[in-house]
Amino acid sequence: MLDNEGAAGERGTMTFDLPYHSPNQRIGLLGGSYDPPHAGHVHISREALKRFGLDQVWWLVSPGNPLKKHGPAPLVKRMAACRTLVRHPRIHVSDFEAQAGTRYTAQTLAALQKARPAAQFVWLMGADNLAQFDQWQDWRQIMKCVPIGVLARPGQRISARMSKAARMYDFARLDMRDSRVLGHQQPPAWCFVNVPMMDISSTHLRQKGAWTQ
Ligand SMILES: Nc1ncnc2c1ncn2[C@@H]1O[C@H](COP(=O)(O)OP(=O)(O)OP(=O)(O)O)[C@@H](O)[C@H]1O
Ligand SMILES: O=C(O)c1ccc[n+]([C@@H]2O[C@H](COP(=O)([O-])O)[C@@H](O)[C@H]2O)c1
Repeated sequence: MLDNEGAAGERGTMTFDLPYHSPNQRIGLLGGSYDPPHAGHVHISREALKRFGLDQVWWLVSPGNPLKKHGPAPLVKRMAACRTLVRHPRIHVSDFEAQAGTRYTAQTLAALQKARPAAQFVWLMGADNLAQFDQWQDWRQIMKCVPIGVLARPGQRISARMSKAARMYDFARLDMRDSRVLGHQQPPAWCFVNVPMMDISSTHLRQKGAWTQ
């Protein structure tokens, strides 16, 4: 769907092809390589909509994770696979990072907030990403910029909870009983939710040969 803020050009900013949203909607951003996308991505997106009280979830399909040595399959292939897999009226797929020329999440969020000042973004991630979040570029800036929703992932609960980011920002952790108001919190704010877990990963699918580059 095309950009719904025709005035973007008039503000002197770039116009992007982004999903439609109404002002003040709470939008969860699930950044990922999606190499390939799988049922776990759909599952945590549905859980995030419910548990964090979100209006939409956007899958931000990354041109390439800056921390991963090997590049993923071509973006067009991953975008097409995401669109085929996810059939949900409130979950949308976007190649915003390729459009904006950003690869690091801190830059992506700054560009998105500039492009969509009326939206309330929440960054989403599986517990494995919280465990290594302190290795991300400008991760404290990300913490200051948007609330963060973390979803349980098999084998990752303890490493996430003991991670440097979790310990340093313990003061900003929202109790999981209050998860539905996460998107209304002033950052820094983050919340870990114990959702039913799905033991599936892109790595496993690639190893099984279910996805070729
Ligand atoms: N089964 C799952 N349970 C919880 N979170 C998940 C699951 N699968 C993916 N995620 C989360 O979704 C986001 C995007 O994941 P990504 O596209 O890297 O898939 P992946 O299965 O983790 O891939 P890979 O195995 O190649 O690392 C990340 O925040 C990741 O933590
Ligand atoms: O900004 C960073 O330094 C950074 C480092 C590692 C991962 N990320 C982002 O985290 C998201 C999940 O990555 P991945 O490869 O685990 O799917 C994806 O949007 C990446 O761009 C971002």
